[in-house]
Amino acid sequence: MPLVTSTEMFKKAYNGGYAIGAFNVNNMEIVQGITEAAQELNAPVILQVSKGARAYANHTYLVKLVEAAVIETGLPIVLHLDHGDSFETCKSCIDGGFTSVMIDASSKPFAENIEITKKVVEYAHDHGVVVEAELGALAGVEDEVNVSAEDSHYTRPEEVEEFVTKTGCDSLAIAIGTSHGAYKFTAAQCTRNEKGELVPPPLRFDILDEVVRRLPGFPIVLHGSSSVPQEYVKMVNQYGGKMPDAVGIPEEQLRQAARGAVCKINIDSDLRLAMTGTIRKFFAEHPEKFDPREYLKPARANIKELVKHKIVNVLGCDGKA
Ligand SMILES: O=C(CO)COP(=O)(O)O
Ligand SMILES: O=C[C@H](O)COP(=O)(O)O
Ligand SMILES: [Zn+2]
Ligand SMILES: [Zn+2]
Repeated sequence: MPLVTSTEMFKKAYNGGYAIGAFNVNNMEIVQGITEAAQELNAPVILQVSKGARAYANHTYLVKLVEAAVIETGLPIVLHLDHGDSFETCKSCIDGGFTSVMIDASSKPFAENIEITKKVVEYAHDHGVVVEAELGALAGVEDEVNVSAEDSHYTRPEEVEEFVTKTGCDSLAIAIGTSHGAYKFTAAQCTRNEKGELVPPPLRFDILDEVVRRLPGFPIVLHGSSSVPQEYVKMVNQYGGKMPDAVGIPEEQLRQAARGAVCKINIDSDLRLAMTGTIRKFFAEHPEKFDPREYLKPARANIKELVKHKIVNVLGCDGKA
């Protein structure tokens, strides 16, 4: 099976009450960890590449790694541009073998967001590629866009019909309280549970419900959906790292979103944490070792375990490939 678009995946996910995981890839071990997990659980998967990933690993290397995963796993895999910042970046990925692109003009005024998204959609659709767009800004660091907590705003449901109709986009990322990175909330925004762990404010399901009422059947995307597993935060901190008060989105809330209209859930930070925690531990326990294969192997294995956990417990897409 060649690379696919997300059209059929989203239709089945919407009707089946589950979501597809969209995992960021930057090197071979990450691609392998994710896709081996998906293969074992027969799950459809989206591999996404950011502008930063293309700058780090090179477009061709990433495309070829993902194509290798398609051959090795036989799974339906979407190759998606994450947070495309311009028509030119999107065009370069469309021309270069991606099956899906995101144009993120969410920081621009509404009319300008429509204009640039529409231009990307026209080019993409002419080339058999699908487009994710975004309305509302997430707090935290996005590619090239720094959205401060004060500036961040939830998606305004009253804008979504006009936006989708005028742009022709295939899916829509919305802001309902998720954000990028490992520090999604300040301690001041959270409460604490009996174990003393930070508990973030709940996602705004009321906004999601209103979006769905206005766009019945339309696939919704959640960015910034890492849960920041405390197991790995502790591992990082125990072995020389410093990540105080890192906190993410509780998995039950993501599962709830996946049961409804949310068809794509973006996860990157959790993979980074699993990889970094594992390698830090390895280095601390084996200071004499210096063969990269020896520390990348357990890192890859833990990415695989993490992705399997997400597929079963958060996304619910096991057996759906
Ligand atoms: O949204 C993301 C990529 O687009 C990743 O979000 P996290 O930082 O929560 O993993
Ligand atoms: O949304 C951001 C993703 O986590 C990608 O991050 P990056 O731009 O550092 O590759
Ligand atoms: Zn954005
Ligand atoms: Zn994102």
